[in-house]
Amino acid sequence: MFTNLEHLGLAVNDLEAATALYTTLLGAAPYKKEHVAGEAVDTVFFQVGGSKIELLAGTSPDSAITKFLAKKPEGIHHVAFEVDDIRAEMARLKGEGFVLLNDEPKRGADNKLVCFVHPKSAAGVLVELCQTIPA
Ligand SMILES: CC[C@@H](C(=O)O)C(=O)SCCNC(=O)CCNC(=O)[C@H](O)C(C)(C)COP(=O)(O)OP(=O)(O)OC[C@H]1O[C@@H](n2cnc3c(N)ncnc32)[C@H](O)[C@@H]1OP(=O)(O)O
Ligand SMILES: [Co+2]
Repeated sequence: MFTNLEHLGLAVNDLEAATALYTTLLGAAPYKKEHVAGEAVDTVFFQVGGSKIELLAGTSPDSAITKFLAKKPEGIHHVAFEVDDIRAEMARLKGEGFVLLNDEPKRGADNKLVCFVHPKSAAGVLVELCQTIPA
């Protein structure tokens, strides 16, 4: 089951500048900065009510964020939903014909297992599923 709009992922060129901008815009400091080696990204998270803003900067030419920003301007990169059972949702979406970008959940930022749905099968939006890793 989809339970929450977990975060909006924003691709940025300059993480420090974007962090300062969003600190001013939201009137609150970020609660976390995290490097995710598996995705070759640096992230900064802001809490906004029950959802989050995730700023993302690529850390290598192979990063999905670096490739995205080579073609498009800064802005919304993906929409992430919290799910209660990521494997069950992956199986359900696959059965419905959505194209999943990973066969197994992988380690994301902020203590999550994640899976991506190809934007070509989701009306032009890159969708991320997230499930909190139990303590
Ligand atoms: C920090 C970890 C995690 C978290 O915990 O929150 C993250 O958020 S990591 C975020 C970064 N990681 C990812 O995005 C992984 C999943 N993404 C991918 O696998 C790829 O980026 C992609 C979506 C498969 C695209 O890669 P590729 O096919 O190599 O790129 P192209 O430039 O050739 O694009 C093909 C096609 O798709 C369109 N596209 C690409 N990215 C997006 C996007 N973010 N939103 C919407 N559309 C997108 C692109 O425009 C191309 O379209 P056409 O030009 O019409 O063919
Ligand atoms: Co994300």
